[in-house]
Amino acid sequence: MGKNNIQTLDLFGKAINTDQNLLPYDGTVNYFGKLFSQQEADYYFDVLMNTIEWKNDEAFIMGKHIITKRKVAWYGDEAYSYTYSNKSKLALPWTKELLELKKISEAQTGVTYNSCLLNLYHNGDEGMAYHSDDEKALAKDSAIASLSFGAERRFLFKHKQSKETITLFLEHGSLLVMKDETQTNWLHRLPPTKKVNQPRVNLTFRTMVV
Ligand SMILES: O=C(O)CCC(=O)C(=O)O
Ligand SMILES: [Fe+2]
Repeated sequence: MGKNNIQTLDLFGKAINTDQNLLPYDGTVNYFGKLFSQQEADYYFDVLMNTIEWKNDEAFIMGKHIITKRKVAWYGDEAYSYTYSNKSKLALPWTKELLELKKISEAQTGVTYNSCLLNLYHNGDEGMAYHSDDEKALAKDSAIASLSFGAERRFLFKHKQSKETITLFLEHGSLLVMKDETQTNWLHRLPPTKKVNQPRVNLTFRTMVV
């Protein structure tokens, strides 16, 4: 454990080694565990549910206009345009709480971010298919800090060549960081699950090239 790391404890009070790489090769993923008390995490979950301008995600896939059940939002330092699934969105200005969460993520990871993509999964029916966050607009191999609030969900990585998979659970109020060549070599997904009936909010702080 690096001496600048803030020590986090898991559910059983066991120290989490935030330097431990969860990927066996070709990238780096660190799980910081819960950064917040139950009360703080509940507070942020409620604030995000109520203050973020959630919109159903739209996509054009194989000529079809698709509207997802999952909701999304896009915030940033400036009105960056972010294009995915052939649809451009302009970043909204930071809210007070998003700025707080950005600062906390920056302090934990030692990296600064200029934008945040948010996802709202209403229940376990909603998830996200395998993808990498390797769009041209993102700084190559830059760190992505992922904060989760609400229902605990399973998260998977799959190596693009070897197909090896790594699985973990993203807890209420937890931080995960994906960095180095992770997006080049690994896909990730949030699988749907019958076991979860509660909503979850995820924030991914990112660095856009400007
Ligand atoms: O919900 C999550 O934990 C992951 C979201 C994700 O992969 C993304 O927004 O690119
Ligand atoms: Fe992603």
